[in-house]
Amino acid sequence: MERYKILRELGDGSCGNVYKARDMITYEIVAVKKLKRKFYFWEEYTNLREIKTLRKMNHPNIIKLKEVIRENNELFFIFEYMDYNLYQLIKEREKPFSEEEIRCFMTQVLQGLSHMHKKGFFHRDLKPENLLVTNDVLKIADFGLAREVSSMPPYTQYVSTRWYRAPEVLLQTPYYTPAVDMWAAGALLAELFTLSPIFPGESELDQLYKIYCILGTPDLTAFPIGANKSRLLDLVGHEVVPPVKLPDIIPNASLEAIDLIKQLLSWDPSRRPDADQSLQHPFFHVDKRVPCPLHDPLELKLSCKRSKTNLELKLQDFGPDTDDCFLGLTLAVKPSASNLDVVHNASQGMGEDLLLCSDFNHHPDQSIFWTLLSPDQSGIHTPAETSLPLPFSSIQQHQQPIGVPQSAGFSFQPLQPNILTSPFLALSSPFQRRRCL
Ligand SMILES: Nc1ncnc2c1ncn2[C@@H]1O[C@H](COP(=O)(O)OP(=O)(O)OP(=O)(O)O)[C@@H](O)[C@H]1O
Repeated sequence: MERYKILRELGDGSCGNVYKARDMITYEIVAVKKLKRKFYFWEEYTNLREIKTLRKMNHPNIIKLKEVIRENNELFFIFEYMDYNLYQLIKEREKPFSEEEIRCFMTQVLQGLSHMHKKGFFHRDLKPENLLVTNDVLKIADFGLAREVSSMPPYTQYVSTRWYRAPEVLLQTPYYTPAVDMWAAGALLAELFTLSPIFPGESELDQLYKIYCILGTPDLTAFPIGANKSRLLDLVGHEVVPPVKLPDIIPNASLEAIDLIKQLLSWDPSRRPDADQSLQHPFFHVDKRVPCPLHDPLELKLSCKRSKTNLELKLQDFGPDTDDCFLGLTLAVKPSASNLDVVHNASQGMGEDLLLCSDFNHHPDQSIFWTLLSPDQSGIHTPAETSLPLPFSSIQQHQQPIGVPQSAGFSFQPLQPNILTSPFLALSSPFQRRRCL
């Protein structure tokens, strides 16, 4: 261990103390976890869950175990170092995270979970303290309780920190599944909005009660695990309690976020989406949404097929005035798309949709958010002769009312009053205002 110079303690967990240290050979900063118990035999630690699990994991959202050292019957794990855990970030936070930040955290949690579950493991102790963050990167850590999916139940009851514990674990079912991690992800998603735990139970029973107060009486026919559980029946009795309205307790969450939280926090584990399904949820696909009423999706598809809209981007000519640089782009749409519903799939392989709102010229003030593919992504190329920088990046967010999807975007405004009478749509953005020097 003389290779590692301990700098300071980072955490004192139930299994070990974690230290920040410097690798004196590479000068890299690492985290050293010194396990509290002693290890006298080789097999004792090769069988450790944390080692068995992490050895099989190789994913950017799962903490990397670099080395295991046994010295004087003591065991040290050498991990890549991360600056914070999510609990610290939540605790120190003075204003709520933006939905974009939450999306960024949750995407990584779910990608890590997806990898782990596919590799045949579930974590069982997902909580903010075990999610480590450096800059924008999040990694799942602490696999001390991880379990192989294929391992044989019954599983131990005392699993996972209470606040993030799934009802089937609280109900002491021996047959829980990776869906326990999805429950924890739902509790985490809610907490990222409110900055406090959604179910802060003070005992196991109180934990179940707190869940019951928010989710209401479970439908026992749809929740067979709970049906024969006297613990739950004792708690819920015969009175049917309706669920609270989640937007009332998570007012800063969009409708999409609320829906995902609801799904993840299903009493019935089989109704929770898995990590991949969660990543497909509209909460993670803001760019594809348009905050104005659209027609039936089927109709959209059909209208898309009917009129093959041709979309091209042109750069306008600019005068000598610096303000002429303000407006960068004009969308030219063929008259066949007079009733603009959908411009689908500017680039087939991209999987991106460009959605335009019909009748937008009847609502000239309405902001329409949409994705603008960069020219090389979309296959749409700017004329080679232009020297105007295309300000695709650094687009500010409008302040969004709750429930309205956020998206990096542009607002539609008529470039010239008459331009809308021609089949041209002007795409402008005050964010694009640049000085031409
Ligand atoms: N790789 C790392 N980089 C930076 N800090 C870390 C790292 N690993 C762990 N920590 C810090 O140490 C704390 C405890 O680590 P860990 O959860 O692995 O230990 P534990 O003994 O298993 O804890 P628990 O009581 O939660 O089971 C974490 O919450 C985190 O703050």
